[in-house]
Amino acid sequence: MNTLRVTGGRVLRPDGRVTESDVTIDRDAGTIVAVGDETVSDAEAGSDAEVASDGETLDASGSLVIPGLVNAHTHVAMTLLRGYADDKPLDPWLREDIWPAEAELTPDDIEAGAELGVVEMIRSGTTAFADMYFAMDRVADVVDRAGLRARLGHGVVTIGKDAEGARADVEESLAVARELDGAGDGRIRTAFMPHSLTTVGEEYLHEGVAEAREAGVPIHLHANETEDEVDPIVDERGERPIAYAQDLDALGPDDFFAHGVHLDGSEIDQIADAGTAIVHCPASNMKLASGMAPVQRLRDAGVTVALGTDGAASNNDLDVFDEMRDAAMLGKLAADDATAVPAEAVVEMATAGGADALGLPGGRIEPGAAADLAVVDLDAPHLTPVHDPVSHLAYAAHGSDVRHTVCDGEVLMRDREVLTLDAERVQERAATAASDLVDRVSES
Ligand SMILES: N[C@@H](CCSC[C@H]1O[C@@H](n2cnc3c(=O)[nH]cnc32)[C@H](O)[C@@H]1O)C(=O)O
Ligand SMILES: [Zn+2]
Repeated sequence: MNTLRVTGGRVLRPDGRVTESDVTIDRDAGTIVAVGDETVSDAEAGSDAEVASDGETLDASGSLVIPGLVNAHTHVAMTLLRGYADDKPLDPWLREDIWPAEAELTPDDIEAGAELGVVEMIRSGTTAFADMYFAMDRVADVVDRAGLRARLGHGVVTIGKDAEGARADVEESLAVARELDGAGDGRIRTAFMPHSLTTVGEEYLHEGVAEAREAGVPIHLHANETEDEVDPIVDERGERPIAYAQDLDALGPDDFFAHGVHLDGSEIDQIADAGTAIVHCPASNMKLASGMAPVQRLRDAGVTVALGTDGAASNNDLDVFDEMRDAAMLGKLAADDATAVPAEAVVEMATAGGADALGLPGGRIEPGAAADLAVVDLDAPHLTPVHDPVSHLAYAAHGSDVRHTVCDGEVLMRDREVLTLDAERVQERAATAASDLVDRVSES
């Protein structure tokens, strides 16, 4: 067996225990074959885990081995717009700043921004993400080269477009969902991604959702993000957005909605009954003053809750460690209860919750699971002493504490050096693309 061993560390197990164990990975299969003495049955492994000693090793001494983090909602190429427009609410921010800038983006820019974003993700221990954007063939190519997993989709907006333009956008999203599914040796999966229930017209939602169901791809959209997005639906239709989504057949067990900030009790029940996942984006919700999602109530109702950074223009980074801390803090404020959304809950949301929401492998370190993991260096002043490593993940660690990142059995970063992309070149290319973009926007 072509093995990779992660040795000498403490390992965060799916039940929340932390054990001193080595993790043995079958690199060809991209799976974990042993955690300490626990192994997959010989039948499943196909050979003996002892062969392991000849393979490559990653040192995890003084470190915590965790499942690779999952960023379940982002617009990765928006790294180019990091810090471009801040301190505004969602609607004017999109209309006055972001959409005019995005109108000038070329496929090369999107590739440059996506490269920058995936470097940032690998460096901060993220191994899987969901992306809604455009020029998705370029994003898929970057994901393939970077070695990550992703669920990708073309974001559809039909407001402000004529019928032909609107239909073409829906068709593009369906084409991306059909054609890119299974790319990157199966690490890339897809979804149909209407931007939201207010930015896509009803007839286009109907058509697109029906086609997505036919194609067997899930649906991802922004839902109940701001009150401005809920009110028009209630006014026009006399029903709340989640009921509208259900009427559209867009509320299924494989679907995952970003935000879910303004949800009433009946909507939480509908989401729980449907088995749809919610991707909580606390930093974006705070920055755009969208509101506080009812995360504890969603979890109490049995909803799968994941975490997302949203784009780097509303965050302003792609560090899921920050998202864990923000989710724990904001969840307590929202519930008016310091025991709400505890450390172990946000760690679960950033790992298994994310993988389950996206329907991707990973999120758990156990024999038989996908070999997606991050090794977090605990030997730092801000992480001393270690009373409880799970507390540190939620409240004290940063993405920059990650030493090694592994996805699908491949080492993507070793000793803080990204191996799959040339990080320096990526950073230079993105900085140039961003400044050229801003020049074009100011001339337009
Ligand atoms: N095909 C569409 C593009 C949609 S991609 C997804 C969109 O989501 C936007 N976006 C980023 N963050 C948020 C958010 O928090 N809420 C809603 N939209 C966002 C992003 O800027 C991008 O325009 C078009 O022709 O305009
Ligand atoms: Zn978004």
